[in-house]
Amino acid sequence: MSETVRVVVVYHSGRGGHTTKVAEAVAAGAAKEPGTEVLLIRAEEAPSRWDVLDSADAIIMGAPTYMGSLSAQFKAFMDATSHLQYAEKRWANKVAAGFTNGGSRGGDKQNSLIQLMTFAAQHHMHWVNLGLPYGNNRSFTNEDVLNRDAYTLGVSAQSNLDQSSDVAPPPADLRTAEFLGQRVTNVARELKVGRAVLAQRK
Ligand SMILES: Cc1cc2nc3c(=O)[nH]c(=O)nc-3n(C[C@H](O)[C@H](O)[C@H](O)COP(=O)(O)O)c2cc1C
Repeated sequence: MSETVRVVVVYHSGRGGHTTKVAEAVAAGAAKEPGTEVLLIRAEEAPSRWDVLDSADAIIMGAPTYMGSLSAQFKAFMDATSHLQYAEKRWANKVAAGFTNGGSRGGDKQNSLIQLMTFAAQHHMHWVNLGLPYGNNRSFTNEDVLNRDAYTLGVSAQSNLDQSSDVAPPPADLRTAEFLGQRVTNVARELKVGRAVLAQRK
């Protein structure tokens, strides 16, 4: 059975463009899986692209952490979904996952991931976590490992404040983002194929 899976990555990134790099890596990970359509949408454009989001099998969301929570621009996107998407439960049973990016290792980024997960639950979506062990927590490990900032709810990338998006976040975080994109796509495919099989049995 061949099912095309549609993955939409909706994100905000400020002038630095660091979170754009994370979003692109998530999309690249999703695109590694054959039979996948992947689209990147900026949060600011989303209200004119509801049709694309409404037709997605999986929506992966992300934004920089600003002042301990998701950026205001991403929050504006979240609030804009209350009119139709939330009221009509248009995204119910879609797959959801998330990422954030901040200047610090901790930086209260967990709060942003919890915000995204709560938002997905409000829409009755199925949240997919990162699915990786904590990275860089042994004397023999180093910075160049998956999940180096050690989060579980989603990707938490870290971009040094004095570095441009040419080098930050580092490759380890972009590989972690790719991992999430691929993982979410696989879950979305399992659900889609499974639902098709169950529908045939009715
Ligand atoms: C207004 C503002 C608030 C910020 N607050 C945090 C924060 O709470 N935690 C953190 O880790 N980084 C914080 N940062 C750093 C950004 O998250 C970081 O520079 C990130 O790479 C920006 O991504 P962008 O280039 O996609 O906008 C803040 C930056 C700004 C501009």
